[in-house]
Amino acid sequence: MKPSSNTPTSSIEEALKMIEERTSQMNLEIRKHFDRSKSSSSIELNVQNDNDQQEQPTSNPTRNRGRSYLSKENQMEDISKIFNAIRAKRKTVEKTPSATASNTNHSTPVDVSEFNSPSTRKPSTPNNNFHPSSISRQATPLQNVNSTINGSHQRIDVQHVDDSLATVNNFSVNREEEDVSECTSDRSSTSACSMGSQYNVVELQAKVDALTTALTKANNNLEDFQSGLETSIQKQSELKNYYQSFLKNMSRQHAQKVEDLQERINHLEKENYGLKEQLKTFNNCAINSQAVPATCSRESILSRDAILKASKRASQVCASTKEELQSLKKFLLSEYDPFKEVSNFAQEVVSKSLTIFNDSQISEQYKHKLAELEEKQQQLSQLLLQEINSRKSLQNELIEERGNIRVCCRIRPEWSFPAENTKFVHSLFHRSCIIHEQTTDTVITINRKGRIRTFELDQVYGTSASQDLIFADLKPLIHSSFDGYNVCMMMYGETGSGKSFTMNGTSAQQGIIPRAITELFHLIDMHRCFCDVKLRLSVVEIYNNDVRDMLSPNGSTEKEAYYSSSELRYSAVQDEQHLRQLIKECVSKRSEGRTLMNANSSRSHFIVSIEIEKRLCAQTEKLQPSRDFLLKQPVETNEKTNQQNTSAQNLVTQPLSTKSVLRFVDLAGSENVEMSGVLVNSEQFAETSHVNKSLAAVQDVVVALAQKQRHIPFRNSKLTQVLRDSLEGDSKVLIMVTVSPQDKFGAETIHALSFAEKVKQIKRKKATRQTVVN
Ligand SMILES: Nc1ncnc2c1ncn2[C@@H]1O[C@H](COP(=O)(O)OP(=O)(O)OP(=O)(O)O)[C@@H](O)[C@H]1O
Repeated sequence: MKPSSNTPTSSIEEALKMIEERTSQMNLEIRKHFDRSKSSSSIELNVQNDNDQQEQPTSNPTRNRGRSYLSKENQMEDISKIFNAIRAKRKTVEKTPSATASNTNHSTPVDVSEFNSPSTRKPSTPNNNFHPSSISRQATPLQNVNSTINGSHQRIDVQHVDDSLATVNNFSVNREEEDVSECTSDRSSTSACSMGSQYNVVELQAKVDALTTALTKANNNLEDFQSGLETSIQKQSELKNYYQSFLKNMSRQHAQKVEDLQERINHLEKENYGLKEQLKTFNNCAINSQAVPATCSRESILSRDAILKASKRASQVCASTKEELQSLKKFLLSEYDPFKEVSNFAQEVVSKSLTIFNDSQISEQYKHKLAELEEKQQQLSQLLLQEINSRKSLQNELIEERGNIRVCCRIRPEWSFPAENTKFVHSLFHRSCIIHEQTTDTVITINRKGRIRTFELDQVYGTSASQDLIFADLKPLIHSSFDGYNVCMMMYGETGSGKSFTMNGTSAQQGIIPRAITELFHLIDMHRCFCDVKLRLSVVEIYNNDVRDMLSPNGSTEKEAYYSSSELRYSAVQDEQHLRQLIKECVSKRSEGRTLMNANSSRSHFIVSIEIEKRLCAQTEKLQPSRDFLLKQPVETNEKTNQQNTSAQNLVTQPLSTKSVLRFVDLAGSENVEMSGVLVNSEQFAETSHVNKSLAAVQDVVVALAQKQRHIPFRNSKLTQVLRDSLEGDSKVLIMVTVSPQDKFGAETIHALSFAEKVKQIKRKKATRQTVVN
């Protein structure tokens, strides 16, 4: 492929030609200029060749040709050398200011002899890299460049080249104009012309330098451009070869495929033709009911019939299947609701089955846990029994420590008499209280007419002591009684001091007996699994030294000379309510009278005895350790009493069958006849006398017991006869002395507290459990 005339390569060639032409013109102009300088200045140009021709007019073409002894390359090299020489001279002048100053009026001599002397011409300096010949040499292969490849890169490089050429052209044009103007205007003055020549040469050198730089850049760009083009051309040729071989192979393969397809088509056409013929024959036979021609094979006919039959069967099956499906669908739709119900039922059954299954698993787990719990329960029962026993042991120990007979005092609040007695009361009880000081809960101090007396008891309850507090302290005695000990709680005090209030209380403030019944049945409930408990009740009153059985329906009165507690008639108690009811009825039947001191003054001693019979269950018998085991236990020593308690003795804390009596004694109050307003020889007077006598008998017995006299006068009174077991026996006794705080009752108060002191002095034998054999 030839490059077109309009390609950048041709432009470059044209530009190079123009450069050559311009260069030759510049050469001529420079020559002219030097000739003029030589003729008008003292500077001698050493021109070797053809001085005459130089001096001749340039219009002679022969001469002009003779001056072309300089080749284009040499011309450019010479120009460069001249400029270099000029540059060197100029630098020398600039470095020597004195010389420059002295020569300011003289032109700098320039040696241009080398310019026109090929023999003395030196090789070009490295700084002058411009070689027009190299451009011509490099431009040669561009003739083979395909301008359509790498067009953009080519355009960029060519643009650089064009810019360089434009610079060269402008320089040449300007140079011509300047030279013409200079030559025409300054030719008249020689010295001026010499200075101007020197100036023009320097300026010319600068411009030639710029031209050289531009051409060097263009040269470099052309080199890059050439190498890129060569690579592109090489790759293009490689691609061309590859595609040619590829196309050849593809065309060969396609040709082969076409041949194969043609053969196949021919074969199929033949087959189709044969099949068409066979079909025609079948159709004709079917229409005319003719025999099958020989050309139709028997197998084909049979297969056709078979296919038809199979098809018919298949359609029949399809139809029947459709019908069945339809009927099934209808059936399903009709049976959907029942099916749904059945389904729900089935789901329920499944869920219940799962539940039962889980339950069965759970029940197994529960059985296992139940067995464990039963075992634990038995262990806990044993522990509970042990705890109960230990508690009882501690309680009994506590009571024993306190003494089997305890003496307490309760101070009632100040009096509040009925309204009709207000006048009398004010006239009688205007004096101050006798209770001087209650320093501790065991000491009571009495100031009686300036004489202070102190009584130390087991417990003193002040005026603010509640029923709850008192019963809390007495509760251990109830437990002891349930545990098999005989217990007796006795109220002793002057009339109206609060004996009945403390013992029975009111509906709002229950006393000891109703609270004891509650506690008793609570204990029965607690021990229900260990023992059977039976209660029996005996209520008697001693009125006018007569013992009256309060539970007797006809209110029979025992008037025997001697009466002991063992002879009391007990009535069976059904339950707690029954017991309460019986006691309530007995209390209501108690002999009472109205006195000035007490509107409901008790005129008799009232004794309530509850027999507690406790029988251990057979199961409990197994739980408790055997006596043999207990006897083998080590001997314990009581640190306080320094007495040895064997394990056998510890049996008292063990559950045993017992029969004990819990007794409540509400004595009639001692009273001052005058203060009570009892008339002499009246019924009340006799009652008061009997009461005071019986109380005196009790005091005598107590004193005898305290002093350990040989004779204890129990027989002096029915009361002491009944209380003999409690006072003398091995029961646990509590005596509560009730006193009034007023001075009016001072004598009775001191008397009651003195009685308490004497009771406290009684040394009683150790309380024992009232065991029975099962
Ligand atoms: N601690 C007390 N707190 C409140 N009221 C009391 C207290 N003690 C006694 N009373 C009241 O004093 C009055 C007389 O009490 P109570 O009948 O108990 O005396 P008593 O000692 O039984 O007399 P008597 O020997 O004549 O029967 C009653 O109305 C009672 O409610």
